[in-house]
Amino acid sequence: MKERLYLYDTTLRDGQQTQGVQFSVAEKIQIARTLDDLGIDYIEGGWPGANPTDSDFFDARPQTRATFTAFGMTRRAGRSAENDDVLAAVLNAQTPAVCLVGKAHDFHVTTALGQSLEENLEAIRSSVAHAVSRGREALFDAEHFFDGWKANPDYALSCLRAAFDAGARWIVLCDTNGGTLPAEIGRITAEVIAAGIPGDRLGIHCHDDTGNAVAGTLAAVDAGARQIQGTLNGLGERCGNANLTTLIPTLLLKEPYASRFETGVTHDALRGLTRASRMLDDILNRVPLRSAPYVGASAFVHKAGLHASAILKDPSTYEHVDPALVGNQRLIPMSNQAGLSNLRARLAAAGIEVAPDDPRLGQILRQIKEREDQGYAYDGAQASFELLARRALGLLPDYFEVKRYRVTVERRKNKYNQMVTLSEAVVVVKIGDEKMLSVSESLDETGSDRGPVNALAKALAKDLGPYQASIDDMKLVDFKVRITQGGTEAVTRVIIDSEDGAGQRWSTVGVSANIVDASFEALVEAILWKLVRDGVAPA
Ligand SMILES: CC(=O)SCCNC(=O)CCNC(=O)[C@H](O)C(C)(C)COP(=O)(O)OP(=O)(O)OC[C@H]1O[C@@H](n2cnc3c(N)ncnc32)[C@H](O)[C@@H]1OP(=O)(O)O
Ligand SMILES: CC(=O)C(=O)O
Repeated sequence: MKERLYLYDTTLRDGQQTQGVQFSVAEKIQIARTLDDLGIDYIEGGWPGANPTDSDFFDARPQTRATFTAFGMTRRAGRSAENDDVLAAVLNAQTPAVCLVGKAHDFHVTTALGQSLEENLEAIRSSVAHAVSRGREALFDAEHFFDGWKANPDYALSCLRAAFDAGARWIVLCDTNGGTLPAEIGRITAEVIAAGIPGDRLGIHCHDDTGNAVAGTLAAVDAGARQIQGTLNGLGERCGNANLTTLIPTLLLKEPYASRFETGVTHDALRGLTRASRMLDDILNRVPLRSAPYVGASAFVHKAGLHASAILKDPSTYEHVDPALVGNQRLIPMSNQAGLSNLRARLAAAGIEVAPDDPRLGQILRQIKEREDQGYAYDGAQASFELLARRALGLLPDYFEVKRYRVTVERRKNKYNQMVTLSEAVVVVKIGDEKMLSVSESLDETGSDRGPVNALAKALAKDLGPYQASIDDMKLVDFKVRITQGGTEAVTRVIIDSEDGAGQRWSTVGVSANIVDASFEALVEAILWKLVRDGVAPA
C-alpha cells in the first residue's frame, strides 16, 4: 500500500512574489485550471484583501477538484483574531482551506513584529482556532522555521505546537530565506517528528537561494513530511520556490518515491507537464528555460556524436526517462559535435532518405563542421541544416535568385518637427525569367520604426510572385544577434525564428562580417525552408 503525498501549489501566491511577475485575474484562472487538470491537491490562489486582483480572483475563482486555499497572516498585534480586518478578508474569500503564515523564529518575533514571544504564540493559536471555528481546513506556514529551530528549538517547536493544538491540519516547515541545505532540512524535519508533530501533518516549503529547493524538499519527504509546497517552473520570491515541474516527475518516475508514494497526479496527467510549463512561460512572455529538467527543450537533446550513435540503438543509453512520459520530445541536432549517426537521424526526421553508405553523407558532415568553424551554428537552426543537406543532395529546388538588395536608414524630422528614424529596403529577385523589384519601409501599423532588418524582411516577402500564397502567413518571431569568431575574424551570427499560421516554428542562421548580410541570409533561408516544407514546385 502506497503512502499519500499531497502537492500544494503556490504559483498564484509565492509565484506572484517573483520580481517582474504580475498575473491578471484571467491568467490566474487559466493557471488554476491547468494545475487542477494536472492533479495538484491544493491551489493557493493568493492573498484576498492584499490587492484588488487577488480579491477579484477569489470572487471569480473556477470550480476545482483541488482544495482552493486563501493565504493570509496571523492576526496583528493589539487585535483579536475576530477583529482583525486582514484576517477577515482572508476568511471572507470563503475557500475550503486557509493558510496562515506566522513567525517561528524568536529573532523575527521581537525584531520584525516587535512582539513578546508569548504574544506571538497566542496570535498563532487564536488565528488558527478562529479559522477552524469558521469551518476551514487550516494550514500554518511556519515562517523562518529552520533558522528559528537552529537559534531556539524550544521556541520554534512551541510555535508549531500552538498551531497544531489549535487544530491546524498541516504544519508547514518553511525555509523562508532559502539558506538551509538538504541534509539539515532532513535532520530537523526528523527531529520535529520525534518531538511529537506527526509526519503526515507536516509540509515543507523550500526556497531556491542555494539551488537546493528540490533537494531540500526531497530530504524533508525522506524524513517523513507528507505535504510538498512548490510552484510551476520554480517561480517565487527572490530565487524562487521548489520547482513542482521537477518534483512531480521525480516523485512519479524515480525510486524510492515511485514505489513508496502516490500523489494526485496520474501518469496520464504527467504527459501534460511540458505543456503546463510552457503555458506559464507563455503567460509570462518568457523564453522557456531550455535546460529545465524534464520539460526543457534541451532536456532530451543529444548533441554529441557518441550519444546520438547510442541513442539510435537504444534511447535508454543516454536518457534517464522516456521524454514522452512528461510530454517532451527527443531531438538529435546537427553541429560540430555530431557524427554520421546525428546526420542520419536528422535527415530521417526531415523525411530525407539517404543510403547509409552514400559518400555525400561524409561531405555534408564535413561541410557542417567547416561552416560552424566560420561562425554558423546548426544545433539551434535546424531549418538551415536541412537546406544545407538538401543542397548537397541536389534536393533543393531553384526557387529564386536574389539579384541585389539595398537598405537605407534615415534620421529626419517628421511633420510634427520630431526626429524620427525610417529604414527603406529594396530587394530584386529573379524567378524564372522574370525580375521582381519590391520596396518596403520599416514602419509598423502604429507608425513606429521597426528597423532595417524588418524593412528587408518585408521587402523580400512582399512579392515573390508564384510563391506568395505559401509565405503570406509567415512572421518573424525572434531575432538573435551575436558577435562570434569565424575562423580568425569576428563575424556576426544572426538566428531568426519564424512561424506560420499553423503554429509551425523554424530557425535559420546567417553569418557575415556585416549584420545586414547575415540577417538577409537567415531571412532568405527562412523563406526557402517554408517553400520546401509546403512542397511548392519551382516556377
Ligand atoms: C514569507 C512570505 O513570503 S509571506 C507572504 C508575504 N506576502 C506579502 O507580503 C504580499 C502581500 N502583502 C501585502 O499586500 C501587504 O504587506 C499587506 C496588505 C498584507 C499588509 O500591508 P500593511 O498593513 O501596509 O503592512 P506592511 O506590509 O507595511 O507590513 C507588514 C505588517 O504585518 C506585520 N506582520 C508581518 N508578519 C506577520 C504575521 N505573521 N502576523 C501578524 N503580523 C505580521 C508586520 O509586523 C507589519 O506590521 P507593522 O506595520 O505594524 O510593523
Ligand atoms: C510562507 C512563505 O512563503 C515562506 O516562509 O517562504
